[in-house]
Amino acid sequence: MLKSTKEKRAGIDPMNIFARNKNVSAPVKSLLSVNIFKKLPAFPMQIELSVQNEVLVVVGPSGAGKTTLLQCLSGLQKPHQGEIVLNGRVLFSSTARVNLPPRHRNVGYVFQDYALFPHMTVEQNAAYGMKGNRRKSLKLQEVLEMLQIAHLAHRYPGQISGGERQRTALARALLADPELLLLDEPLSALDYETRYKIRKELKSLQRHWGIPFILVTHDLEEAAFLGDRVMRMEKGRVVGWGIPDDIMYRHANPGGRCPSPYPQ
Ligand SMILES: Nc1ncnc2c1ncn2[C@@H]1O[C@H](COP(=O)(O)OP(=O)(O)OP(=O)(O)O)[C@@H](O)[C@H]1O
Repeated sequence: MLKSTKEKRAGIDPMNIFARNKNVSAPVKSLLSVNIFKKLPAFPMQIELSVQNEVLVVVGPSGAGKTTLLQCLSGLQKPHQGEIVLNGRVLFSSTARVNLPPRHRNVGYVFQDYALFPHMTVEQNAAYGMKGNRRKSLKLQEVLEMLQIAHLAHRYPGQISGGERQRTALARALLADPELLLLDEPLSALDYETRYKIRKELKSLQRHWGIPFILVTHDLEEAAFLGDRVMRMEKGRVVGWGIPDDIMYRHANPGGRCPSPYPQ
């Protein structure tokens, strides 16, 4: 059924330049809702946010709390107060005294250094954490092929490139059938060409998998490319949505001269 213009407008965050520029339909039910408070040594972190079936990119200066946010969502750190709900399941609630351990959250986490087991092959690393089911080997094969690492199945992490290690880490995260995937600067260790290639793959992967991705990056062009929405954090708070117009200009005009350089 067609949505009215009013309904369509209701689905657009006016601060979100990406949504503003797209034909966005009315909002679907929020998959992840977060409202947490955590005291950090330098400042208190307070985040309220909801994420749908989309790529949410988190940007912000070093020490802003981006990794802490991901770790609170994955269960590696505990907020002092608040609530985290994923697809109706309470992962954390200070009032209900719920704090599910990481293995019960069904949240995938791809770390900056990929954290692969060096003594396991690509295939063993990817299958680690897969839930036992009859289609296990079929699915493993399918994902390795989708990420173009099937031919490396029997190699060890020390025998493959950075981009291939990155894909192995992604395969491992996806094969655990997560309901939410967290990616902490997943492309930062890669060369420009591989980064460019994998960021395209990441975007289509999210569409194919149909779960929310939350990705932290320092690269604003990467944020512009990957993000359905871009959230900016500073000192533990959300200070804005979207990214500066000149970055958007560069994104839309690769190689073009930017009228006003972004002061960073
Ligand atoms: N293990 C720790 N012990 C004490 N303070 C910490 C610890 N880890 C992080 N912090 C502090 O918490 C705050 C948020 O750190 P966090 O790593 O989440 O920032 P970030 O935005 O991910 O930074 P970066 O972009 O540099 O990775 C910072 O002030 C940091 O100094």
